[in-house]
Amino acid sequence: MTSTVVTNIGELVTVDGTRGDELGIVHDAALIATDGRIDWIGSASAAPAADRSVDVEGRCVLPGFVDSHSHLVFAGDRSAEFEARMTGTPYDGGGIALTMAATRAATDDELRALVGRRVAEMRAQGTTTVEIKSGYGLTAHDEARALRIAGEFTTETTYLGAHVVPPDARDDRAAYLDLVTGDMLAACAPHARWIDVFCEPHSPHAFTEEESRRVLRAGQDAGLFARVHGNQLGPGPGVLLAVEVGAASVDHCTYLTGEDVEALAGSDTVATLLPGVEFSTRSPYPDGGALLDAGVRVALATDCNPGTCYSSSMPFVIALAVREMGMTPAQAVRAATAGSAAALRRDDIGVLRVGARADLTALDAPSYRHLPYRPGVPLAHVILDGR
Ligand SMILES: N=CN[C@@H](CCC(=O)O)C(=O)O
Ligand SMILES: [Zn+2]
Repeated sequence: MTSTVVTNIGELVTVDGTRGDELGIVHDAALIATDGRIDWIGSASAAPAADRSVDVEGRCVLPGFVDSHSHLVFAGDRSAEFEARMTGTPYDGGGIALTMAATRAATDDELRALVGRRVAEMRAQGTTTVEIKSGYGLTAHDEARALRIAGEFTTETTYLGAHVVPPDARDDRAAYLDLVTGDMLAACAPHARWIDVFCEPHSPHAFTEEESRRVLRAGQDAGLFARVHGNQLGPGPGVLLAVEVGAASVDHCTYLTGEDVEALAGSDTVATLLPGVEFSTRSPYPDGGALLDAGVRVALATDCNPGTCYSSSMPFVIALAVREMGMTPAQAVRAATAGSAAALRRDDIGVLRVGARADLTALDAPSYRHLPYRPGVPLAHVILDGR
């Protein structure tokens, strides 16, 4: 058992609701962790001794960011698609087929190296937990392979065989759905915690409400927990379906109706906002502040993927949420930590309290406010990782 005291913390952002203000801030604080778990938090002057000491010299310390939505298992390049979008070509999901072909053609080692590089990139920006989806294999073999590789980096793995109907299956959509809910699911379920679907009537490549319900129910019957891509390209059934099946999260929520907001507010389903997608697809930003005012639980994540947002940066997402989505800096930090932990149904991460995992990120700054205040500046560094 090795204990570490992190001391001289100018501003400790615990995100622990029991500590009073919204972010549970403790000034001039110290924190002790033993074998990856927090066992003491208090004033620096009262900190007991520990085996090892880390002096953060007055910096702000907060929970490691939780990135609850990413698609890191992919090969190939779609920067030309991004360039075309910036001059007016709209996003419709069609480019996923290009990534699928490159991903199928990559070796296991190539994919592993690509995922490793992207996870390291996230970590270098303060992220300590990441969810990773399949969805660019779209055969039983390639989806299971993606999940096995994702599982080398995280326990939060998501089966997304229902990302799009692949080009080689478009003449028999029903057969592809049978595969996704049958043999592909059987091959993937042992390697996944979650099932997801791209429920999107505005894309000819994605899935209808009925198809999505079938996919999610089949996953739940196989022991997986549900999450949904919904309401990305226009108003649609994704949010209400997510609430209906008890999904942990519905992600994107770019286009919401009053009925969607009401249903979310009365549910345990978290609305995960992905402002990097609005940025990279030139789409309107949803109003995160209004969702919070309505009583909706809100998370923030990157959606790091080659099509709609090739950014791995949670600080960038926080800055966008504040600049473009009506969220205060405190709301954005909470949504990127405890909020995204809730989107993964986790209470041991995204918060600094005794018993929680000792995942700590320090900022080269005195306050969390500097995250949106200094966009693009590499302030965040992981200083402890409870795993
Ligand atoms: N919309 C569906 N899936 C991804 C994009 C995938 C891609 O275009 O490669 C998303 O979350 O935005
Ligand atoms: Zn996504």
